[in-house]
Amino acid sequence: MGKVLVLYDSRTGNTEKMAYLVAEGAKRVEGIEVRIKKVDDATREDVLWADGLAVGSPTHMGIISWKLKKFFDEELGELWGEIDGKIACAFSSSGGWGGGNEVACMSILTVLMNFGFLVFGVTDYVGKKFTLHYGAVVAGEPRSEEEKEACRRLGERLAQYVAIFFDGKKELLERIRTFEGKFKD
Ligand SMILES: Cc1cc2nc3c(=O)[nH]c(=O)nc-3n(C[C@H](O)[C@H](O)[C@H](O)COP(=O)(O)O)c2cc1C
Repeated sequence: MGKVLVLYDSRTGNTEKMAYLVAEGAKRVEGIEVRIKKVDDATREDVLWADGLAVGSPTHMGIISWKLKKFFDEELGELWGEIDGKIACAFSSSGGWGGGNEVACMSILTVLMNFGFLVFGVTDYVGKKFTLHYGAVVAGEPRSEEEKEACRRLGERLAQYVAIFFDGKKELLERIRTFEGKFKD
């Protein structure tokens, strides 16, 4: 049974709200176990447990928060080179649009790649002119249905990939590629 960890940092609750939506999306996939952890409470065991990780950070100076960076440096550092091959993705809340939330996702993905994780973006449009190619991004808290669905879709896609690559459910890949709700005008 595939396992998904939603790991996040949040000072004022916005990224936390995204994290719960990401977890909700992951639960759409049958047979996937979902665990959600704030970085302050997370341990290396949580990461060892997971087949897939969604990592969410508030956009801080355009990059990952120091707490998450510290977690990867210090809590996981010793495991570097021994935990390759997990599937991973990113999400971020910034103060404003243009404030660097996608850049922050890229900085999260850089860290995840450095650990040998298989990172991905999502090609779906969850609303008119609304997508999540580098991860789910929001300014402030997720408010609109598109913003919420972007978070859910990220978690769902992570869980689908975990089911495909860890639980051998290869037929799901074709379903992702031909999913009718993938593109919206
Ligand atoms: C130290 C610090 C740095 C920040 N840097 C940025 C930034 O570069 N760009 C931006 O748009 N917002 C920035 N913000 C605002 C937060 O990204 C924003 O308020 C976010 O929604 C907070 O998420 P949270 O509620 O999960 O902590 C910064 C906030 C702090 C505290």
